[in-house]
Amino acid sequence: GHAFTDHIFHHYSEINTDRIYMDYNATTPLEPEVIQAISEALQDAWGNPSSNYIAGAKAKAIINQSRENVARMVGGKAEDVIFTSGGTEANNLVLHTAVEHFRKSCRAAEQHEGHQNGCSGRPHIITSNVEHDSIKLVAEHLQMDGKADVTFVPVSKVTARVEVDDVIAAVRPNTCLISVMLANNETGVIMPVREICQRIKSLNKRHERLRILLHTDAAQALGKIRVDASELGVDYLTIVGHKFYAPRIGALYVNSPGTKTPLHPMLFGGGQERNFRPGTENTPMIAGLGKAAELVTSHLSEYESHMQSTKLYLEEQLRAVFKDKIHFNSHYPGSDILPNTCNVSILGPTLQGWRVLSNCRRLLASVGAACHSDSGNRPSHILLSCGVPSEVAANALRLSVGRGTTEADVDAVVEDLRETVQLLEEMN
Ligand SMILES: O=C(O)CC[SeH]
Repeated sequence: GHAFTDHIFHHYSEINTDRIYMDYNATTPLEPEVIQAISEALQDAWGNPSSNYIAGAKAKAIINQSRENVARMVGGKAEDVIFTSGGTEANNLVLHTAVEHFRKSCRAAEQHEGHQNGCSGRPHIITSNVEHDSIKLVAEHLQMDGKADVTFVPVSKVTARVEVDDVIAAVRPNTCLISVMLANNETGVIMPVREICQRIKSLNKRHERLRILLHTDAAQALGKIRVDASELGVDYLTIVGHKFYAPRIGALYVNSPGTKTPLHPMLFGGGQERNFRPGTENTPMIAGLGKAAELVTSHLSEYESHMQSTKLYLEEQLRAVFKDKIHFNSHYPGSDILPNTCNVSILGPTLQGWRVLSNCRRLLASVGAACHSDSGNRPSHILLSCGVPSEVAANALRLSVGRGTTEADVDAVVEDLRETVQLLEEMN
């Protein structure tokens, strides 16, 4: 009826005016220079990049410049960058490659040496229990379909990090891949990927065993902290544009694909991306990704220190207003956290995260991963895995600041939360 429509209209009419976005781990807006690069490519570089005349050459030049820029952002070479539709495709491509790597290595071993450690069983994959669904569900399906054995190493309930010794302890003769995210999207906790890779590198030196491939999903880290694939020592690194003010496209970093590192395509077609990922290139989105990567390379320290100081101010204000009613779900002894992420719970039986957020007049944030927003009101399994008590996890608010978040935004959000909590506590 009219009343309902009026309510919705009224609600959304408020949104247009004074809402404050604080959900940058879910997605980011595009920088103006990125929009500019995209629209110019849409306008002038519509040619097929494989065509040998000027229209194609313009498109190919843009793609190659973007490849250079993305490679520089992650400390790799241009040849190491394979453009994909996004992070989900990149992550799926890594697990697909690992299973193929296992099969091809074992078949080669049988033909030559007649045996190789670990080739008797199925490929074994090691990952953490707090990964994004585009790793977690891929691994679960491989396991359910009997195509791989998977160990989901639980994070420590003290540090919320996957511990290096626990990862190493999970290694078996048939282990072919270790995939651990660089930073968690809900807690912001940074994982010890470099240390894991260092320990595995020495294991990989023993040639009688299967090579263990190393991957990290850097979706939440890029544009917030320095990410250098060769320093980390990974073979693969997932790049997701829409977390660092680029459009909805991604890439997979592979250390010299096809020579030093195996890469087995999931798609076959017209030969683009050196046959690793065929399909006529999405030139405008690739142009946007490259421009955003260029901005990260030029301004990362500025972005990082702004987000860090804004987040610290947010935490101070929350503590000042809510005192002992506040629990920080992203403070763990000994763990480094992303500079922009503040996962908090305001304690109280009527202050579930979803209830608080749906009553806030200005704050736009989430209780956890955007792709879990349909998981109803159950507490996040990621926070529970990190040792956050259930009634605290149920009240979680994931606040993630961005490049443009100001202290005035923080003041307004904290006031909004104060009013909302007061309202909800009075109602009961
Ligand atoms: O919101 C996030 O954490 C990433 C997109 Se599902």
